[in-house]
Amino acid sequence: MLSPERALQIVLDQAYLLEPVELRLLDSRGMTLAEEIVSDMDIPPFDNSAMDGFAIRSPDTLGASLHNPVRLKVLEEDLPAGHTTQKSLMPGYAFQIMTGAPIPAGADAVIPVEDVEMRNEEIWISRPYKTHTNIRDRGEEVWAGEVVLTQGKTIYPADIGLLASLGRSKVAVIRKAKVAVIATGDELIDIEENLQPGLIRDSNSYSLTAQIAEAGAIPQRVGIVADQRELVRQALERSLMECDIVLTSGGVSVGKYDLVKEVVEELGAELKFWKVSQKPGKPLAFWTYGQKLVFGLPGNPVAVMFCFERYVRPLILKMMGRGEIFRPTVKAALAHDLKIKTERTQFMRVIVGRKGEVLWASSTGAQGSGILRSMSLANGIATIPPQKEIWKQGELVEVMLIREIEERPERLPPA
Ligand SMILES: Nc1nc2c(c(=O)[nH]1)N[C@H]1C(S)=C(S)[C@@H](COP(=O)(O)OP(=O)(O)OC[C@H]3O[C@@H](n4cnc5c(N)ncnc54)[C@H](O)[C@@H]3O)O[C@H]1N2
Ligand code: MOO
Repeated sequence: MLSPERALQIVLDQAYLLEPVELRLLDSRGMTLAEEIVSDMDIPPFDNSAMDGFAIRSPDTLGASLHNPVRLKVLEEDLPAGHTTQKSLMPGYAFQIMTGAPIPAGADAVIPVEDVEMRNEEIWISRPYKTHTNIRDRGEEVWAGEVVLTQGKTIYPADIGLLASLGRSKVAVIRKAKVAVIATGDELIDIEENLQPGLIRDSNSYSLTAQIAEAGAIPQRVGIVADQRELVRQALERSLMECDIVLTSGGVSVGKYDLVKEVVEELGAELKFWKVSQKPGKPLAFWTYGQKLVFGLPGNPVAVMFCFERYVRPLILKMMGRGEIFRPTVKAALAHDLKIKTERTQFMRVIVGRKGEVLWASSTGAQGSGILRSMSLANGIATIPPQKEIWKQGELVEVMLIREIEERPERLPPA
């Protein structure tokens, strides 16, 4: 059976970069920049004051001391931010100036208001100031002609701010992937319907929709489709037309009503693999249909979410041009002994916490592929390779972090 590593490679080999679109600045957050941003101006655009205080000529303060303060006459006109003056500063005078206001001609330093004594229309200065004190230079942040953001960068809030200061109301980004979610199964009802004997609520299309949105893509929740060939085919055909990636949940195992495989292949999709040597998620299937990509996710609620994390999420991020497509991983010590079946790689839901210098990983409890709580409690998924059956407390395992590390030791199960 295919190893999880090989399966991931096959999936990622099918990734292609989605096209760029032009979006309004605020809509670009979290997306990949599809152009190089070159500044057409200096930032700041003019020399300005870093403090509320007095713009002065530094040579005027030479020799100033507590016992022999220099006295400068404060001009009547003051300089708030947003205001420019035609006057230039003459020796012996000072302009009152606010943070961000342009430095007037003649001035070369700003003394903060709290460092001078005000007496009538004068300021008394009790020490010398060097030229350039408290002045922010034109272009000290960005020069005209400089590359400010490189193509391929993920756009974070600071980048949005930079783009705004450059006057960019629109920006070219790689568009978001559209991902359809089809939940198959005769046993499924939607949240608000009444439970009847033998039925369960569809949770997979909800958890998957949330995972797609969390990855920054656009979910299209088709909803529940009964185990009937024609209905499954219609839902697939429509989703393949409208979306880049189609996820089905359920119906990919070997049950009598597991139709998904057959129907996808009848449509003409090419099977890339079926079955991966992993628990959860063994019957995972992956097809290509032209440029469209289709995953048959196994219906068990943990299997569905795990397969998304491990295979679909990196694919989506790669197609959206993201540089970092994988979750961070850490090495953590097992907080307890472990006995596994060795035929498949086990992906164990864990809580990773820091105790002193050491990261510990503790199982979130019963690990059945249908036990969604084991996922809800987890901040990580540990890879337990199938080489051996018995694992001892303290042995190191690799953990993919899906949430922050637990830093409150009292929240951790006892080791
Ligand atoms: N004879 C065998 N039986 C099974 C095998 C096997 O190798 N031989 N594999 C098992 C494994 S492992 C898994 S995983 C499941 C996956 O099967 P399917 O993808 O066909 O999924 P279903 O049978 O449709 O459902 C499995 C399970 O999950 C529940 N489910 C399905 N959809 C939803 C949903 N939208 N929301 C919540 N829960 C859902 C469903 O009721 C079943 O309990 O097959 C094993 N069987
Ligand atoms: O692969 Mo299944 O998810 O073991 O239950």
